[in-house]
Amino acid sequence: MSRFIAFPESPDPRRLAVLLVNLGTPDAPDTRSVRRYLAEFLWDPRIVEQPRWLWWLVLNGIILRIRPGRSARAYAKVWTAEGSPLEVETRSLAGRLQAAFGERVTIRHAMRYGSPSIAQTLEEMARAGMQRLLVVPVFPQYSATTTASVLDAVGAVFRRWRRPPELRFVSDYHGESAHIEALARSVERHWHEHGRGDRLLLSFHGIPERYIRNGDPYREQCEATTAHLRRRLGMAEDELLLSYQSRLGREPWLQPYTDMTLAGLPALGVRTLDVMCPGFAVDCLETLEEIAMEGRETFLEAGGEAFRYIPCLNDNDDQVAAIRALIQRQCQGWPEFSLPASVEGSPGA
Ligand SMILES: C=CC1=C(C)c2cc3[nH]c(cc4nc(cc5[nH]c(cc1n2)c(C)c5CCC(=O)O)C(CCC(=O)O)=C4C)c(C)c3C=C
Ligand SMILES: [Fe+2]
Ligand SMILES: [Fe+2]
Repeated sequence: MSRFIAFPESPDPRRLAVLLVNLGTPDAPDTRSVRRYLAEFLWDPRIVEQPRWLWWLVLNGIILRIRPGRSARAYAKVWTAEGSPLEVETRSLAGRLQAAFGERVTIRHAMRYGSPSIAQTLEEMARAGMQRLLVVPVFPQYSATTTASVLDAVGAVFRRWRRPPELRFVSDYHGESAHIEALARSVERHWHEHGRGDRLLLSFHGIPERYIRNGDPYREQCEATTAHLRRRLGMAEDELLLSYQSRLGREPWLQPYTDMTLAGLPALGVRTLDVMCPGFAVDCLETLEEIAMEGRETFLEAGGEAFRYIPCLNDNDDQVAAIRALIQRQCQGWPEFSLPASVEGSPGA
């Protein structure tokens, strides 16, 4: 027995592989499954930077006793016949990209926490003959809490392999022109259908403010995405607003907070509000429940008249085109990509 895993030659090797990675989601919207998911997620030192002993006590003594039941009830509100929206949409996005690239590339998806796991998916790809791998965390803005955590997980898998693939890794795509274009077109379609609200609010997932002070570029990148979109849509400074959602715990997180912003806007004369969550590639608990349900209630109870949620890009054509362009650019120079690229459209197009 060797301590390192080696995979047998595949008869029909699929050499070039792309792995889309999203955050992960429970297997079912019940307390047990949510507790298992949260235990893995919240024990990641990239997510919660506290002394381990202290966090172990808080996590096991308080959080994992209270939160799983509460979160399970929230998950139940958005769960679909096919499963968790995050998993359903991520899988569909990977499937559409596979169709766009055809045989020369294998496109799979995995979750940082829960299933399908990064370890199991990479092993399946290795058995299919993978020699080169591009990892695409589907977090448009880099954060150590998400992107670097995916890198940790991929590294942990390859530590056990005798011959890991040649590896490339996407850090972020917060300012990619095709990505901004996809977001802008989604807003324009929404305006075309529903008319234009008094304001457009962009709500990004928050992180503790302390992480930014310690060097995380996440806030800069959220602000940059916002500025790109504002320019592309020709909006004034005060027409397009930015806020941060999903705060957990007592320490200050990035501000302004989405819930307080929603509660305060009606008093400033904002009657109709369009809301989009560009930090999430696909819809999930945080967008469908926290924003489209809870956020709507907050805004309407504060005196707002219409709250219009704009869905995430999910598996729409513009998102497929944007991620496809990203993959094409990242794979430049790899043999499978020096073949006639014109068949698939020019690289970066
Ligand atoms: C405790 C700290 C958390 C940090 C830091 C954090 C960063 C972060 N998260 C996302 C994206 C998602 N988060 C989602 C759910 C979620 N996030 C936290 C906590 C932190 N996130 C918790 C506890 C949960 C679970 C739900 C709950 O109990 O409230 C999701 C949705 C998952 C789903 O199943 O639908 C996403 C996506 C980003 C992008 C980010 C940092 C930039
Ligand atoms: Fe989160
Ligand atoms: Fe939340």
